Amino acid sequence: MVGDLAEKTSVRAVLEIRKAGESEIRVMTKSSTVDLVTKTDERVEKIIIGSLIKEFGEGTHCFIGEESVAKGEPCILTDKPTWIIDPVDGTTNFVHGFPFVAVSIAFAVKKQLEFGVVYSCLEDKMYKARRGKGAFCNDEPIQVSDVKDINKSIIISEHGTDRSPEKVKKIFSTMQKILCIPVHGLRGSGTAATNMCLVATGAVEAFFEIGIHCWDIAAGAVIVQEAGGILLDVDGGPFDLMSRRMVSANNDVIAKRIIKEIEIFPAARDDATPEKK
Ligand SMILES: O=P(O)(O)O[C@H]1[C@H](O)[C@@H](O)[C@H](O)[C@H](O)[C@@H]1O
Ligand SMILES: [Mg+2]
Repeated sequence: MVGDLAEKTSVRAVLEIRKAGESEIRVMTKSSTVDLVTKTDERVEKIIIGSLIKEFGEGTHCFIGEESVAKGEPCILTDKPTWIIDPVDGTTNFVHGFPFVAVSIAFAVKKQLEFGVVYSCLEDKMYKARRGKGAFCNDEPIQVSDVKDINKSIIISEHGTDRSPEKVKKIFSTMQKILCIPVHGLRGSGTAATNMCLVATGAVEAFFEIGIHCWDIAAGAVIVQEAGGILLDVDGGPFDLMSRRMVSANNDVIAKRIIKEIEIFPAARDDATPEKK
């Protein structure tokens, strides 16, 4: 029921994004001049939350949505049934017409992710997974790759929207070290949700990033795990959805090899009190 609804809602969101992409896009900024947002991000989030509230009634479920949080709503994951939403993951891509843009909707109960749907709008691929029930792309089962040799892997990372020189230096130093292991290649689609689905389908072996938010990765987290992959913190500890750091990989051999090279830099937790952000 929850899954069907998430799927139905994601289809509505995708139609809206595709339609908006045909006319002129007015671009605004959030935390920095490269952290872009559009009216479509805001409208699509309202559509998603509105249709879920219509179904479940006001006050029964909680919502963590990228654009609501940007406008000051709390970003705290409690035990209550909670929807975690990125209406347009890959806003920069959307603005530029770079063809990877996804809607990401996840559902958690008691802080446990139960269901995730990532709809890659322009590729027309709907990825979905329910805890314990496998992962699918357009209803076909998907599975991570079985590569264990890092020298035969493709790794994805992103550089995010925080361009302070010391962070960018660490990001590129990490990428340089991984590239020179050597791996077959380094990639990045510009959307964390899509990157995680690429891990889930076996197109790449891993995706890691520091600075992502819970709404970028919540749905992808269910999809990667249900496709047989793993999630870890960038220091090798357990994955923490609110920590803004994550390694998703096909297996722990690949994950741990990458973790050896990651230069960690601080990123304020999603659920940090405002004065700590
Ligand atoms: O802000 P949106 O929803 O487009 O998402 C983000 C991406 O998902 C990141 O991987 C990516 O690194 C960027 O931070 C990007 O902002
Ligand atoms: Mg996002």
